[in-house]
Amino acid sequence: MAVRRSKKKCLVIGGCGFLGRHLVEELLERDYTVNVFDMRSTFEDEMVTFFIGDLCKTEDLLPAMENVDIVFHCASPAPSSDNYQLFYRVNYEGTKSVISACKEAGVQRLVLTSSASVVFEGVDIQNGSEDLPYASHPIDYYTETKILQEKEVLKSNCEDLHTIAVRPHGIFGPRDPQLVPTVVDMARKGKSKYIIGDGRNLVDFTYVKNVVHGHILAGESLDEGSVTCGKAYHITNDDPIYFWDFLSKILIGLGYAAPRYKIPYTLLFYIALVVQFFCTLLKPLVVIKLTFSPMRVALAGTHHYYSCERAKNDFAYKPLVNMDKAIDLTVQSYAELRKKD
Ligand SMILES: NC(=O)c1ccc[n+]([C@@H]2O[C@H](COP(=O)([O-])OP(=O)(O)OC[C@H]3O[C@@H](n4cnc5c(N)ncnc54)[C@H](O)[C@@H]3O)[C@@H](O)[C@H]2O)c1
Ligand SMILES: CC(C)=CCC[C@@H](C)[C@H]1CC[C@H]2C3=C(CC[C@]12C)[C@@]1(C)CC[C@H](O)[C@@H](C(=O)O)[C@@H]1CC3
Repeated sequence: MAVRRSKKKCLVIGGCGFLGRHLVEELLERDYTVNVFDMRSTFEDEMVTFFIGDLCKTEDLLPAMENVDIVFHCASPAPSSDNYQLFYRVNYEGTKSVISACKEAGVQRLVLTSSASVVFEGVDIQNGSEDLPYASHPIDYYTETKILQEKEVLKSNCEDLHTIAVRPHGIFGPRDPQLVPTVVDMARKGKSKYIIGDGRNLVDFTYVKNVVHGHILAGESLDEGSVTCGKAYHITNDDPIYFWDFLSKILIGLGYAAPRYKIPYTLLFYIALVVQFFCTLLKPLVVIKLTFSPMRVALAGTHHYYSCERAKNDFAYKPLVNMDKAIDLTVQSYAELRKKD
């Protein structure tokens, strides 16, 4: 693939995370100068300038934004947390700090990593476009604050600061701390025998390199007067897959058995709601981590896949790695999670 060469300077907020680090690696490949801002340090690279701090503090952010052309904001607390204050502070208030720091530092382009989940409220979405309304009853705190965050970024688009939101869904690939490790953990505990629903619900899982490619194209598109300014874009593999086929391919690839026994979706969803309610009541006394939260049950049992036509039309996005290759590369990268005989 022909890669556009550039000497632009970027800042990746959350650059020590799963997506952020892949983005950093690809930006370096494409000859960008890269700064990373994060609250933790997970790798070293002499080509990168690191800034450690809290994105909620404009004063922490400003040094990292000096002479920066594009800011990529892909930091967030882990979605599995149920700490509303943390989500609100980092995803909403922190994003407002990022916007004001961009304005103060004279940064002209801001790319937010949002999520396709901002329109998902637990009911089927098939080939959903970006025109779907935001979820009126977001399914968890993570989604609720991702909505607030995206709205803030899109409405801050102006002559001096061009903004865009990229909405991936179900990102997977090497070094993902969430999807593959959770699935393997469930398999090791004997909890991956079950299929929620009829097993034929289509979803988007998106390979991390495709998500990265979408981010870079989105950032490059933000010229003065571009149609992309102030808009949200789905970035997918453009190849929805049955949720349970995807999980089975990952599990079989790593030597575990595929899920087999079907449980009715509605039954499990309501059980998960009731269990969550009791866990909330018991929270002052004991903290229980749910395997089947209502969000996970909904994600595992409904159709939810999205159209990326807008990204294809407006900035010539197309996925670089197809689903079979992406699953293969992912499975190969998790040698340590392979089942031992
Ligand atoms: N993983 C997915 O499936 C997925 C799907 C859609 C959207 N997203 C979005 O993509 C982005 C990246 O997700 P990820 O999976 O790479 O998560 P991650 O947890 O691997 O990375 C997030 C990074 O943000 C940093 N961070 C958190 N709070 C911070 C703060 N206050 N100040 C500075 N840094 C802070 C963390 O230290 C971490 O390195 C997030 O915005 C997430 O909402 C993820
Ligand atoms: C019920 C069951 C068998 C669950 C195991 C798989 C889950 C660990 C996994 C499947 C879909 C994943 C997912 C996310 C987390 C991990 C899963 C629930 C996200 C909620 C992570 C945060 C992202 O922003 C969400 C997104 O919008 O893409 C993810 C949605 C898919």
